[in-house]
Amino acid sequence: MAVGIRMKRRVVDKYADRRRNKNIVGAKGHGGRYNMEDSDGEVFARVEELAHLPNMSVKGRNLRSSIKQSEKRFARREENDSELSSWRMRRSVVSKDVGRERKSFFGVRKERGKDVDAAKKGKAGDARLFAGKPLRAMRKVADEDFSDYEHNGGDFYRRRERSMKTEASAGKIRLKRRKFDVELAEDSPRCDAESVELEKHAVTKDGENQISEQKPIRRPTRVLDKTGKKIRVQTKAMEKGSTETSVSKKTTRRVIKIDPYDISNKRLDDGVPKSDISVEKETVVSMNAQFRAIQPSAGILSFVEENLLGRRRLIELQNAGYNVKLSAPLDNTPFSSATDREKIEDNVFRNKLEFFAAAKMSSSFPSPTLPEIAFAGRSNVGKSSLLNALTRQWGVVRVSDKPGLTQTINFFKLASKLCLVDLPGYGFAYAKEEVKENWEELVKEFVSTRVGLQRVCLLVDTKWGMKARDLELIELMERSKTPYQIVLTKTDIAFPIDVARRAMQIQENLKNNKSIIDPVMMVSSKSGAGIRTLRNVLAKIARFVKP
Ligand SMILES: Nc1nc2c(ncn2[C@@H]2O[C@H](COP(=O)(O)OP(=O)(O)OP(=O)(O)O)[C@@H](O)[C@H]2O)c(=O)[nH]1
Ligand SMILES: [Mg+2]
Repeated sequence: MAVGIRMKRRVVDKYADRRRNKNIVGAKGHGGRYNMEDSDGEVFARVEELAHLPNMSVKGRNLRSSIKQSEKRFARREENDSELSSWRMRRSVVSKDVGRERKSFFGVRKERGKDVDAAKKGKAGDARLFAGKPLRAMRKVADEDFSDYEHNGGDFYRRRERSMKTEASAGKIRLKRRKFDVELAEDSPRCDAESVELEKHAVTKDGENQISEQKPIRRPTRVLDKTGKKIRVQTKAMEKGSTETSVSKKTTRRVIKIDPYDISNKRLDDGVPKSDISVEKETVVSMNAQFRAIQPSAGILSFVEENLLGRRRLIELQNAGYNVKLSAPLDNTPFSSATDREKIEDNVFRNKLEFFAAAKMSSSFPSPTLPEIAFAGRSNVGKSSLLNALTRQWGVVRVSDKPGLTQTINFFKLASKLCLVDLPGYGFAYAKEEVKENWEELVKEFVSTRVGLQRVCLLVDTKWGMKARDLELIELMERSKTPYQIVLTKTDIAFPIDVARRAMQIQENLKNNKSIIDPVMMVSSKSGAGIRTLRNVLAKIARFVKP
């Protein structure tokens, strides 16, 4: 049935002219080749489209019956001329709207069953059945005044959208029209009272739109003043035709200042007293200014320069003889051969790094047979990365840019000479609060009670400096007399001068501490800067291992 309907529609569309004058008398064939005959026995349609239809089991009988029905309906319509002309008009409208309806053909067909009865009753229904397609469009069309389609090219949807516009926009259109009328009136000598009235109305109704209309036309020109100097003059052509000349003033640009320290995300005038803002601003700025005011010692500055610490240009590293294609290039000897590059100085860090224990609680700590160096610090500060960089065994210790990757105390040994302990970080981390609290307690317990612990490397991010949690741990280590050394990490993302300032700042702040070991180390696991120095400092601990 569905195929019959579809075929009929196509035939009707293609051969509408012939069909009006002749009667369809029969249809022959089946499947992809299906011929229909008119009253003169002429074959007028060869419907090859059927070959593309999904349902190939449709019998010719079904097709024939549906075609006959169509033919009957058409004959009946032709009897009445006025009805036919109305149908033609509707059909032309539909054929222009089909673009949208065709896409939803199968959806439309669903409605067909419901519409058949209703269709029989009226003209619109006939057309609907005959056209056999855009039912929805046809239904709309049947309710509309067709004359409009003749004018606007039958764009049904456009017309409908326009009618759905809000009152406000409609008002604007009206006003625009008025404005247009007024302009016309101004241009023409026949400026009658009505147009003046309209103009007034337009101004009062939509001030904003109309103000732009009244704006004077500025024509800047340059003229000579009395002394013969060129000055800029503007001639304003006002609405009433009067001209006014004035010396142009310097235009002042309005600058809106945004306070970079205001994180309240509030407007200044919403109740916050101005005095409070200024106090807050002052304290923040002064902290920053304090840092900028730090004068690093000559020793620190020369160390930074010698080790190429801080953010450096690639060309600078290349000129210094480093191969920037290698990982941690500054940890290599400049202008060295390939074999030299692989070597670490002859110390404990040349040995293979081996993981041997992980502990979530103090009872599972391994027995302290080796001297231990622990790496502590905030989450994501680069503890695990530093272990890899020191041994140049990338990938042995897992690292991540997500804070909180290391959640257990991990023990690594270097050929039974030294034990490196990777501690979980404290501060912000992607982990549950209680889990975090657990591991922070564990870290505190480890650094304050562990017997074999020779040194704690307290890692501090160069960019952010020391935070309250770091100071807390320092206090704990001071109380438990655990030797610790500050290591500035990620120096490659700060300016060299800021690296030096940070080192100086920390050194100054902690100069009265007893358990701290000088100097403040500066490293970058990424560029390899300062790694060799740290390696040499830490390797001394392994020397004192008892055989
Ligand atoms: N630019 C730069 N990035 C670094 C450096 N060291 C580590 N990172 C990056 O910092 C991120 C964190 O490194 P991790 O070594 O996992 O830090 P962590 O302190 O072990 O972190 P937790 O295990 O979560 O406590 C990683 O994305 C590293 O690539 C460095 O020297 N320079
Ligand atoms: Mg880690």
